[in-house]
Amino acid sequence: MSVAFVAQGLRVALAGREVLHGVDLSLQAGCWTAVVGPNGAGKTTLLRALAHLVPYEGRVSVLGRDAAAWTSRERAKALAWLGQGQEAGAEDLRAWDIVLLGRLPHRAWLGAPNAQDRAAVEQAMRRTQCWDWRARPLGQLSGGERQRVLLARLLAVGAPVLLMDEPLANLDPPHQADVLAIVRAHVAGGGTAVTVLHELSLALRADDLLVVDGGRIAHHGGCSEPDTHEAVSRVFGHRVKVRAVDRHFVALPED
Ligand SMILES: Nc1ncnc2c1ncn2[C@@H]1O[C@H](COP(=O)(O)OP(=O)(O)OP(=O)(O)O)[C@@H](O)[C@H]1O
Repeated sequence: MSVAFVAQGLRVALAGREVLHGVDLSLQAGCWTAVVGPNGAGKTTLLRALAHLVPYEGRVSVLGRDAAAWTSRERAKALAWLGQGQEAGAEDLRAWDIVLLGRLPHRAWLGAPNAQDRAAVEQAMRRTQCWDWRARPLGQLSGGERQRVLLARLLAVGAPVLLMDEPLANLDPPHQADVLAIVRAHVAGGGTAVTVLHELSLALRADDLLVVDGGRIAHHGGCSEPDTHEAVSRVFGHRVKVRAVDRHFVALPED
């Protein structure tokens, strides 16, 4: 199996303080990796470094090529990004226009969207069930409705790699399940997904878990592995226990 990301000695400092301390990792392509860990562990920073959105020291390679060798357009076509921000400043843009931004890496400078762009936007909006409010401004949508528009923007890119920071934020349980199914289908089709997830029971639906603690990788292993469950429990101070329930694993807080 090929490798989507390799990081060697990855260090990131924010506001003069090092928050990732020499991370080494290798994430398989065609695999869904969920990133979990305590608040402030460095999950978002790690995802941003993999997406080349934050300066770092060390080496990162993406799909077999040094990240520094990619042009920004190449990177934007290959890595679709969903951040935690709710797109402040885009309040007046229609949902449709927001999703069309996902097509920017494919379009000529100032070129009008072509039929392929429009079809990709419609397909993505139908998949996250936000097509019906395509004409509404982002600023008039609820938190969950906004999130579905931003997820559609991510899908409209048509990228082989999805990098998603809290993709389930603000979504009700049925829409959370829909997004997990979209991620699963992406991976089944040969794509790669890396998702930061706070909801551990949903993170355990991924293939692999990357457990981050204190700016380091505490563990990287399969979601059904006992070692992985133990690592999850350990980084949360043994205040979380992973149990098998029906065909899934669930992680519940302990008193
Ligand atoms: N813009 C910033 N400037 C300075 N320090 C920052 C900045 N953003 C994050 N940090 C710090 O970097 C560390 C890692 O933050 P990060 O957001 O990556 O953690 P996280 O694991 O995603 O946390 P959470 O679970 O709370 O979302 C934290 O100590 C945080 O306080």
